[in-house]
Amino acid sequence: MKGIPIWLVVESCVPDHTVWLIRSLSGLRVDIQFFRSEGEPLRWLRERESVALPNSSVVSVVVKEEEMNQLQQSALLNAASRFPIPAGAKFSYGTSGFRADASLLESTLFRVGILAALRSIQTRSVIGLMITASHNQVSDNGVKLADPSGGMLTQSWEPFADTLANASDPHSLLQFLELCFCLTCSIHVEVSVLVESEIFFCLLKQLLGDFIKKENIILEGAPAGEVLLGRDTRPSGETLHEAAKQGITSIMGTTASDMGILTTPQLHWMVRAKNKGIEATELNYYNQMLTSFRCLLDYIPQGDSSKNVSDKLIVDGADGVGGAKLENLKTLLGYLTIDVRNCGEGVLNEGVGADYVQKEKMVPRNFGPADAGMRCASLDGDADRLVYFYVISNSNKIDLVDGDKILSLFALFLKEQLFLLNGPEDGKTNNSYKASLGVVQTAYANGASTDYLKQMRLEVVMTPTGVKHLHEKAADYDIGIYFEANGHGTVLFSDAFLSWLEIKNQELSSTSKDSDQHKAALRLLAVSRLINQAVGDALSGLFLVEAILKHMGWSIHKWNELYQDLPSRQLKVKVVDRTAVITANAETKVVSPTGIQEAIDAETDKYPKGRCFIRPSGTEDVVRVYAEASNQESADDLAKSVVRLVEQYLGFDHS
Ligand SMILES: CC(=O)N[C@H]1[C@@H](OP(=O)(O)O)O[C@H](CO)[C@@H](O)[C@@H]1O
Ligand SMILES: [Mg+2]
Repeated sequence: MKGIPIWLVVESCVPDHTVWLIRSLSGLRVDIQFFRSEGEPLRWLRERESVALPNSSVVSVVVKEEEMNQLQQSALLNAASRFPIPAGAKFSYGTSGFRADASLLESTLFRVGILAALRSIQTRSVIGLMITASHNQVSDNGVKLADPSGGMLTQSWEPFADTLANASDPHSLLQFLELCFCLTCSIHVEVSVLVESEIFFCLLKQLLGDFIKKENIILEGAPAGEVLLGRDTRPSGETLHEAAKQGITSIMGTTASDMGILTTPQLHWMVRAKNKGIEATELNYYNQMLTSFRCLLDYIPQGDSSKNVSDKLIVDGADGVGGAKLENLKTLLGYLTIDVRNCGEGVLNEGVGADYVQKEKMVPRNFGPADAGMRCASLDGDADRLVYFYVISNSNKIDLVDGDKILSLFALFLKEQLFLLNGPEDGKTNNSYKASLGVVQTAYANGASTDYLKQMRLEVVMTPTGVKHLHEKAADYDIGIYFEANGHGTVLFSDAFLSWLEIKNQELSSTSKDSDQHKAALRLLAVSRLINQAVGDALSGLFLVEAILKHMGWSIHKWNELYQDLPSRQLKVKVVDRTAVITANAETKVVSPTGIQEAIDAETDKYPKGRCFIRPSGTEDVVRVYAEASNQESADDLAKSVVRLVEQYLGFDHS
């Protein structure tokens, strides 16, 4: 497909790969024609009679650069030459960092190490680098960065990650670094759109402007950077860790601190803690989690109902890092007895783990009919996803209690605590704080869950897939709860609300100790410490679920009955170019290719309670199809017919 024409006029000193960079940065389907000029670009264009100004935009890029410090330059070149990029490889920082077959990733890890070091120097904070491919097969691996807040790398740096990972050789890598980062404080880039034929180009101008905004990374005299490195249990982790370390230390003055084998959320937690000046060891993480878990148990309402909750939980550790960590904790949990299975003795993610359980709705390996009815949970390979389930009697099938139900459970509990804290006159009494409570979902949330949450009078917002989007939205609330249906999510508390809550708690402990109001304040504070504020975390999520079920006196069956999921089907299609699918409205509508959305709508209208959408995956080379309808057969039929539409409009990739 041809894109929108842009004429790019660059001064002769601008490196060639800038054009490619701009193309990838804009994320727009632009068709760039590239001219080199000496001097003023617009005049240069006009002076060439053969070149009539087109019905398109002319963009001028002028780059003035000074050489990078010689010592730094040769350190980078030397190190980079040890990590050549595999021939023909193309990397993209997707929904969740880079992922690929582990054998292809050494150069990527080296380069992401450089990026992490620069980010650390620029933000004057500790950055995290996690080596994992989450729920992917064991032969894959990947890498993602944690920003100073402990959250995902800021989206404005993702294009730098892409360009760095794809630079063809050490010299273009160096050129790119000199272009994008002011490593010796002297790069200056000017971008202007000379002919603005349409509003569209204002957007482009803004995008380019964002790109050239100087990152001001001054190496000389700068405070040292620090990158915390973590990895999951994949066998390729060690070699990739070494490559990342080499990348980090090739930026002078930056240290790589090895935190060892961790869950992804543990590393994010450590980054956040360290940047807040809090001790950030693995032991600190466990202490904080267990202390707040016990605090929640201490404030469970008196009565018989909590006795209805079985003290036994069976956990599928996906043969990954989470099971092993939980195994170490399980003797410290008081009433709760955890039987951890799939702790690493089998193949990672093969027939096990949260992704398998959620997508296949089958028992994971080492579970079976003997477990029927028991409360079970499943973690994914790097323990940032959590789903619950129970085995259906006499079968290998399960009833799934997914991220949407975890979200609903958390939302009900937190709403109840806010109510107790403020009373029915929420926000109107003196000295109360009108805390905003919001829930964030994606289009993959089961329609029944969204209806239920709205019935509960909760504010529900939708974002595109990927926790970076959900997290950002949840941070708009005093208490923001986000979950993807696949079990990735957490609860965020605003600093303003927490400060108020601390004071309120002190006040209540002297005026009305152990009142309902006081207990509600204590529970909210405990939840804010238990649940990972940096990123979705299966371990802390599991402890919060367990504490809330005990508080409510609910079995897993009772919890599952909050609402009944609409039958759904998820399929994937390999197409020629998945990037040709452009979506809008939190990925619920396709705007390109034209016509396909109308065709999907016409198909969906044939089914009662039908809902269907497609989107390009950010972690796999496929287009995903999601369909929902009033019964399973209809959901399956709708999904299959939309798969055919995708093939028709986008071309099936037979490779
Ligand atoms: C439908 C689905 O489960 N998509 C997952 C998957 O992203 P895709 O962009 O759909 O490949 O992996 C992401 C990272 O783990 C996760 O955030 C997201 O929810
Ligand atoms: Mg994961």
